[in-house]
Amino acid sequence: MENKIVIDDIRKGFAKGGATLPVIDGLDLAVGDGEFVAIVGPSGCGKSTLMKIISGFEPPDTGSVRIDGTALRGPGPTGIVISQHGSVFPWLTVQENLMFGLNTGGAAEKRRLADHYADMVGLKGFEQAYPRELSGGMLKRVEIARALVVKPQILYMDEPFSALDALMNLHMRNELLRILQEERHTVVLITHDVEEALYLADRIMVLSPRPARIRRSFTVGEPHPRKLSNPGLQRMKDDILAELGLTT
Ligand SMILES: Nc1ncnc2c1ncn2[C@@H]1O[C@H](COP(=O)(O)OP(=O)(O)OP(=O)(O)O)[C@@H](O)[C@H]1O
Repeated sequence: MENKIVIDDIRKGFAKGGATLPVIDGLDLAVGDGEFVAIVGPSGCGKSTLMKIISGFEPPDTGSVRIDGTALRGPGPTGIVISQHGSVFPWLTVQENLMFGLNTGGAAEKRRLADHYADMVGLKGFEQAYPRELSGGMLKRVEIARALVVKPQILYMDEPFSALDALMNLHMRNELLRILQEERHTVVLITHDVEEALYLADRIMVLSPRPARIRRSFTVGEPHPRKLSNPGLQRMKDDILAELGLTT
């Protein structure tokens, strides 16, 4: 597998009260093309900062991020961020939200693409609805469709489902896997939910407390659909929790 993302020895600190708060301390990571990598770590360890750096929204102090071998200099068209906060425009319909990021093609082609992706995430019939008419789970699907419609090569997901209730969270995991089967993207997922990582990812990176470094990497060999009750996954969960200092 070719490397899609290569992170080389990045460091990042923030000024705090005349000193520097070190947040990322020499972190290396390579993500293969089409690979799904989850990053878990203790609260406040620097996960979101890492995501901002990988997606080009924040520069590292030192070190580099390369996408397909080219140094990342800012957010580019190759990757799209899906965050817990959401970025759906409330004044646009579902269809208009999906058409918003499309810069090429005529209006009819944009509508066709928007409706195709609305259908793919299970929103057929809601193309003309406004966000206020949708449930939290449906909004999250609009979010995902809005990211997919521009055909990004990389999906950066920062706690994408954490604002949803537990049932919808489980449902969206399956939706995401289904979509990824149809359109293979490289995915970097940040989550505090170890089970979510075990259910979805090919590889799980466990970060240390701040300043973040990679503490350990786990390869999840299980094929999809996975059962979290699987003894191998249970053992891996225990090992990950132990790395996070949480023993059960
Ligand atoms: N722009 C900023 N300016 C100053 N400090 C910042 C900035 N962004 C993050 N920090 C600090 O960096 C540290 C790591 O924050 P970050 O949001 O990356 O952690 P996190 O692991 O995503 O946290 P959580 O799990 O709670 O979401 C925190 O101490 C935070 O206060």
